[in-house]
Amino acid sequence: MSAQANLQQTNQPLVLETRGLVVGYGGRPVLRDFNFNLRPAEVLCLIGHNGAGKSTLLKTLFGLVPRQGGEILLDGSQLGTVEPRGLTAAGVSLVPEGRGIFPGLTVAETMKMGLWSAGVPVQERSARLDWVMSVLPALKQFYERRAGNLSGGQQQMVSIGRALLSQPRCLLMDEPSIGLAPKLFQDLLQPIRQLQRDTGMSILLVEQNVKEALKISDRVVVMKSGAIIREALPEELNDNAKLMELY
Ligand SMILES: Nc1ncnc2c1ncn2[C@@H]1O[C@H](COP(=O)(O)OP(=O)(O)OP(=O)(O)O)[C@@H](O)[C@H]1O
Repeated sequence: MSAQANLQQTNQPLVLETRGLVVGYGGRPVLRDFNFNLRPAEVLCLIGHNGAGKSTLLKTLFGLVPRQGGEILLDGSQLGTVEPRGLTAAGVSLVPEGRGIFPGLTVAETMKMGLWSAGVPVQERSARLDWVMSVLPALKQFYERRAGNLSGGQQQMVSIGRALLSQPRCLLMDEPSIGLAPKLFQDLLQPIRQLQRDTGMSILLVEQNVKEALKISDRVVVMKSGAIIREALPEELNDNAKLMELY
């Protein structure tokens, strides 16, 4: 398939879509008339300047920031109320900015809480944990340690593992590379890329570390000042000069 064909819409329903989305803080809009989509079984990388609105989009899609206007569609159907619990139940999960872990809890306690908050039925919890461990086996090495005593990479693994507890078909990730060396980031994300390929999960990856993120992406969307300024295939942006034009 040609690069161009890859960027064209298929007939499959979009996993997530925004139409005319308006989001802001204190009356100041950050996203205005924002139209965006995430397709089935793709890793979409969202890049752009600081303050472009990438995290705001992710948080809005997961119901952590309210929208002021426009529509959010999941599998082609408009969402009325957008809130984390409903989205988790519908198969969407978030790896939040800054990892969002509680330093005083052990990994085991974090996972126990995650199973509860993801609404996993009691009789399925043990198998679900086993499944997460099969995706991220290294978790076992520090399972009884307090999250606050773990390295950045280990903490990020806990955050990703927790997001997987609901067995999402759509994973939203907010800057998972922060504080990690490139190799560590790849070591962490490669199992997730493998899972994505095996299951057809969709991933929306917000990243500042463009070079590393492009390695595991299928499509790239570039944002500037609350708007999309470019859509491309990763290989089209591999050239540093091309990337610099966008920044
Ligand atoms: N809670 C908030 N209250 C007020 N303004 C906010 C809030 N969160 C973000 N903003 C503002 O909204 C704009 C978009 O921020 P956002 O964090 O979405 O950008 P970003 O592209 O994710 O940037 P970064 O890569 O730095 O996280 C910025 O001007 C930011 O200052």
